[in-house]
Amino acid sequence: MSATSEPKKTLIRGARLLGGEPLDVLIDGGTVAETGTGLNAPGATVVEAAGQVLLPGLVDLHTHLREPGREDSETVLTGTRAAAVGGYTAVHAMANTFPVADTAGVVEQVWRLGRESGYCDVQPVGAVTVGLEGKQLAELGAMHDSAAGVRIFSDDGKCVDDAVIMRRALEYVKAFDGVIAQHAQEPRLTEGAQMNEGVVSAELGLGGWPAVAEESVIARDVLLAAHVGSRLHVCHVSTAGSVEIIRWAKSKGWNVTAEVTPHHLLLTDELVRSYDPVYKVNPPLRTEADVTALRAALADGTIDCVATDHAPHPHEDKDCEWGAAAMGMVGLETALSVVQHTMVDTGLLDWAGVADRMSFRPAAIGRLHGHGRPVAPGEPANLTLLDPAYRGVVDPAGFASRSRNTPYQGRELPGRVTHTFLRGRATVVDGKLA
Ligand SMILES: NC(=O)N[C@@H](CC(=O)O)C(=O)O
Repeated sequence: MSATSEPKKTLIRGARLLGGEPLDVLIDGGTVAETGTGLNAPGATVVEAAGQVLLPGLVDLHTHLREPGREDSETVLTGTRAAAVGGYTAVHAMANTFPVADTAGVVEQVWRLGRESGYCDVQPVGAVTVGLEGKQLAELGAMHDSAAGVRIFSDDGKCVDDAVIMRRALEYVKAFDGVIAQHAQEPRLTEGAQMNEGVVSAELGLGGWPAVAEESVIARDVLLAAHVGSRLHVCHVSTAGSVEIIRWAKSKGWNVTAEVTPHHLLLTDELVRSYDPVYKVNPPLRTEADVTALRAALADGTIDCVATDHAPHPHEDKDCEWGAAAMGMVGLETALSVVQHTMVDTGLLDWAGVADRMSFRPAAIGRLHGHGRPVAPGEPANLTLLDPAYRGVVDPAGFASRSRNTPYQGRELPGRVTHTFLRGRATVVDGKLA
C-alpha cells in the first residue's frame, strides 16, 4: 500500500510553524531531524510551503469508524483515509460498533485494523458498560491491559445515566489513569426528542431536547468526579449552561475536561426549518447564544479541545423524513476549515491556539504517546500542513469517507490541508491521499 511505503527525507521549506515566522523543517525517517532557516538536504523531497501553516498532526478524541458491524457507512480504512485528508494523525474510535467495543477482543481488532490502514493511528475507546446498556461495567481493566491499551471509556451515543455505575466507572479507571468520556443526555428528559427545545421546536412541532437534559448530567458528573478524585471528560458540549458548569468545576481544580464539535461552533437550530435530516445530530444544534458561548469557551480554554464526532451514515438512513433519520454528521474532512472559519478568521484563536485545541490537548487527555508533541528535533514527525488562503466549496462527492452526510455541502469554507505526515511518511500530498 502506498501509504505504508518507506519514509524518507522530506524538507518542508518556509512553512509558518504554528502560524509564526517562516521556517524549514527536515524530516528524516519517522522523526523531525532539524528545524531552522536556509536548510539544505540533498536527495530530500522538497515541499515548498511558503504561506502555509505547519501544525502538529491533529488528534481527534471522538470518531465513529463503524467497524465492526456497519461497514456500509465507514470502515477503519475509509475512516482513517478521511482523517488523513482532514489533517489528523490519530483518532479515537468510539465504542458503539456491532458488536460493541466492550471487550479486549473487539478493541484489539479495531486497533489492529488501524495499524494495517497506515493512514492514521487508531486508538480504540472502550465501552463503559456491557453492550452500552448502562447496567453492568464492561471489562475496563482487560481493555486497558490489552494490546489496544485503552485509556478512554465511553458509552457515547448513550449516557451512563445510573449514578452508581458512573461512580464505579470513575473509581475503576483511577488505577490506570483512565478517563470516562460522558455523553451527557438525561434519557427521560429526551424521550422522543428530535431537536433543540426552544422557539424553533415549538414552531415546527418537533419534540424538544432541552438544554437541561445535558446540563443536569454534567452537573452530577463533575460532582461525582470530584467526590472520587477521578478524571471526567465531557463529550460534545452544546449549551451555554454546560459551559458555565464546566467553568465552575475547573475553578474548583477538579479533573474535568471537555470537547466541542465543529458543527456546534457554527450551526444553529434555525437550519432545522429546512427539515433536512443532514442537520439532525446528537446533541442537537442549539441557538446562536449557545454558539457564541461555545466559541468563547474554546477560546479561553474552558472547553479544552475540538472533537469531530464524525458520525457517518449511509444515505438511506439520512435521505428520509426527519423523524426516521439517523442522528449524526461526518466531520473529519471539514473540521479544520470550520475551526479556521469560526475561531481563527474571527480573531478568537491564533494558529498556536488551534494546535493546542486540536492536537496538544486532545493527545494529553487521551495520554496518547507520540502525538500532540512540539515540532522539534527528535520528535515524531506527525505533522499537518495547511493553506489558510485557500477558499473552496464543500463537495462531498470528493470525500474519502464512505459516507456523505455533511451539513456543509455547497458551502464555501476557508483553508485546505495540503500535506499530512504520519511518522515522517506522507499520507496526504497536495491535498490528495498519497
Ligand atoms: N452524534 C450523533 O449524532 N450520532 C452518533 C452517536 C450519538 O448519537 O451520539 C453516532 O454514532 O451516529
